[in-house]
Amino acid sequence: MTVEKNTRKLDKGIVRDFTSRMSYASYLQLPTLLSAQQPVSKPEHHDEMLFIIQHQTTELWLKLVLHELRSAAAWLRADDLGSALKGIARVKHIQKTLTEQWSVLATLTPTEYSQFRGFLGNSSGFQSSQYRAVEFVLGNKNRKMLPVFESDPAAHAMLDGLLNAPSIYDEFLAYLARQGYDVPQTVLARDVTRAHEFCPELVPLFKHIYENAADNWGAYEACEELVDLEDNFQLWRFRHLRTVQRTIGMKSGTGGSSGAAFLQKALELTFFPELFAVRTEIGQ
Ligand code: HEM
Ligand SMILES: N[C@@H](CC(=O)c1ccccc1NC=O)C(=O)O
Repeated sequence: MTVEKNTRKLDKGIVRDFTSRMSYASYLQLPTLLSAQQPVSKPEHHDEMLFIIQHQTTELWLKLVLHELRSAAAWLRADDLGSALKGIARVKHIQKTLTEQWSVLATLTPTEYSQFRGFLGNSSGFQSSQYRAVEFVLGNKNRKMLPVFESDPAAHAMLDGLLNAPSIYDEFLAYLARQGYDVPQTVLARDVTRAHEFCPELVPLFKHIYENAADNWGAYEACEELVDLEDNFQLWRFRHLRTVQRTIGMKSGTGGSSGAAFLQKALELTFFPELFAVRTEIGQ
């Protein structure tokens, strides 16, 4: 049965007067959010709105990714693996959304982009503090990234804090050690301000966990969740690279890098090298 006149009747109880009540727009601060899309091209280029919104939605989701990953690290520190895994599961869904979202930007043609690219000056995603923060929380620390943020003290302080804090992987390995697993002391006492580097002594431990998953269910599940996180992160980087290639080809970047060649290098980075190395050893 269809609604009369194809028009839905509004329930009597529907609240209409928001002069002294919190409304949708006020709760979500929509006037602030929706006034933050300010194209800089003159005359305004139609497609700059897409470019801005694609970046802003990414930054919003990155804010939540960071919120969840930081709390997952804290749950691990508190020996609550279940709560940590719950947060990571949410992050994985956000990553999938972010990777899918590249298809929207792929509708921006090279010609259209070239018509407003010059207005972007030296601004670049390279200066995304939240993206860098996610890399740091996952363990890909790099102190050399910090000077870019010196003109933004809050961002600089946030990144400096994360640089000096254990990553989610550091917290996981410390958790495993507290659970009685044989985690090398060198790993537990490592300089957390540096990128995690491959530690061969961890591989036999992960081999044991993977080959005896039923007896090590929590640790095994956590390992696989971390593998998913890294996989998803690399898929996002790959889609970014492909979008860059189809939009600006081999041009150098507005941020001053070589462009696609620079982004390609990031695909060789790894957050959890031992969790991938263990694959080679399984069954051997
Ligand atoms: C047409 C679209 C895009 C182009 C042509 C493009 C191009 C580039 C280039 C050339 C770089 C290297 C740094 C530089 O020299 O500028 C870069 C870095 C970066 N871009 Fe984009 N980008 C695009 C869209 C996006 C979007 C939508 C995001 C989402 C926030 C983003 C985030 C980043 C990040 C985080 C980096 C740093 C990556 C790293 O350090 O490995 N980009 N981009
Ligand atoms: N780096 C890009 C410009 C760019 O994409 C961009 C510019 C301002 C803010 C965010 C950006 N996104 C990713 O780098 C380019 O070289 O065309």
